[in-house]
Amino acid sequence: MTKQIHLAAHFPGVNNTTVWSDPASGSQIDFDSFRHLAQTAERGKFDFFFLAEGLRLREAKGRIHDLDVVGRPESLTVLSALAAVTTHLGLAATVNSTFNEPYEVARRLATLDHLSGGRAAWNVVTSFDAFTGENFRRGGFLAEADRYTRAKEFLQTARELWDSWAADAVAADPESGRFLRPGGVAPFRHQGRHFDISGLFNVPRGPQGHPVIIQAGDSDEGREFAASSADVIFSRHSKLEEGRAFYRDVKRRLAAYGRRPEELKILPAVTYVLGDTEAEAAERAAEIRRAQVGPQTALYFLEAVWGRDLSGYDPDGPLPDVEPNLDEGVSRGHAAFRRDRGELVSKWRALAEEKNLSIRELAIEVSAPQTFIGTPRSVADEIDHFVQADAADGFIFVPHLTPGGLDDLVDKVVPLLQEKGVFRADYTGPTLRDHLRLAPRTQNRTEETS
Ligand SMILES: Cc1cc2nc3c(=O)[nH]c(=O)nc-3n(C[C@H](O)[C@H](O)[C@H](O)COP(=O)(O)O)c2cc1C
Repeated sequence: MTKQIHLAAHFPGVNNTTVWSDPASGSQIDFDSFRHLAQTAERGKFDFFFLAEGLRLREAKGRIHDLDVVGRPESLTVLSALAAVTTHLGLAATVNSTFNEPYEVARRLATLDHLSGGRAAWNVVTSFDAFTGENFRRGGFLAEADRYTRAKEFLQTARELWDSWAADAVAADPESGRFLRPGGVAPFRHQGRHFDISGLFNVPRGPQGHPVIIQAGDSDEGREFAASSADVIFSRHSKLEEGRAFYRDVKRRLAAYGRRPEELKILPAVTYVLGDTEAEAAERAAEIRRAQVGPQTALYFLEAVWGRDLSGYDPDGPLPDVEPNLDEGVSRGHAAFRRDRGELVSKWRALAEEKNLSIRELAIEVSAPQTFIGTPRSVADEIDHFVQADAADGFIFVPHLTPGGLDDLVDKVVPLLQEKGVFRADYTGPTLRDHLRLAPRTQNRTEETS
């Protein structure tokens, strides 16, 4: 059966994918930038617009890492404003489960769901590091091994709060003089390892019941959490074979929770470059990579893995001859570099030797080359193939420019996907659950009792 593709738009982030130095690049914080990107995604009939979150500025060698965009506003506030200038587009906020409280997050997401007419989504992330924790009153209080037990209990508690209001709880009946239908709001009581709370929730049930839940972790616990509790996975697996292995692995886990494979959509983060010919696209892609990985960024990549100050090395020269310092991290707040650094150094050395690469050339080669490069036709074909081959259910597109970075995708590639009959010509329902073809979420199920 031909699968329908799901598409989402990621606002350019605080990493080197975003080319803020390009003359076409606009503000990362003005509302007009968010509005332009969201309205472009809606014009393309995308499922949702996605905002990432980082709760502490990245640092390198004790200073702010200021080569990439630094600073960003808070997601739920931005999405609430976008709800007023969009009508169908889903609005996905990344909100951490380690440094927040369920009552407050549940309130804010239910509010966004109301304001947007059922378009809210929550990307539940589980920040691991005490470095981020220092920004919060309780410091790095959570051991890494506990972050998913807290995330799971956090989400379960939020679901209990959302479920404490019946869909028809508000009667507003002048005859009886009662605002609420008797029994329409139940008290909640949650007693668990991480939360012990009771009372009455104060936001009526949102149009979707529960917002769409997104999960972005990749560890075994992360995948299990997604299989038990999420509607969407935001994955890093954007290469065909790797994507298929991830897809098989996660979809296979769903049965244990009484769920069907189509109840969890897998959407890798991807990037793209278009040209009128394949050669033009490839040339543009190489230019963008050089803008993304300047000499200082190349050194930073290596320093993060080597655990050493490498500022004495020439970015256009060979790889450092010193051994990595695996006890030290010089980069803080950057998730990508925290595991297997020794192995990575050996792999990079072998690659640089084989292809005779300088530090900068190596960094360009190993750090996230664009996923789809080609003409609108070849990119549309590749996107479709990726989904039909069960390497994904769709994609979260990460543009390199703010705010015009998705314009050509929407104008040139989306119509071809629509022509193929693999992407919607128009929205068929008002809510994000409708776009994702997910059933309304009304009941706590297996995840809560397991
Ligand atoms: C594609 C992707 C996007 C992510 N986006 C964010 C983010 O915006 N904010 C954040 O704090 N963590 C983000 N994460 C980190 C994860 O939520 C999680 O904390 C991290 O991957 C570690 O979990 P793991 O050990 O299960 O992989 C992202 C992870 C992935 C794979």
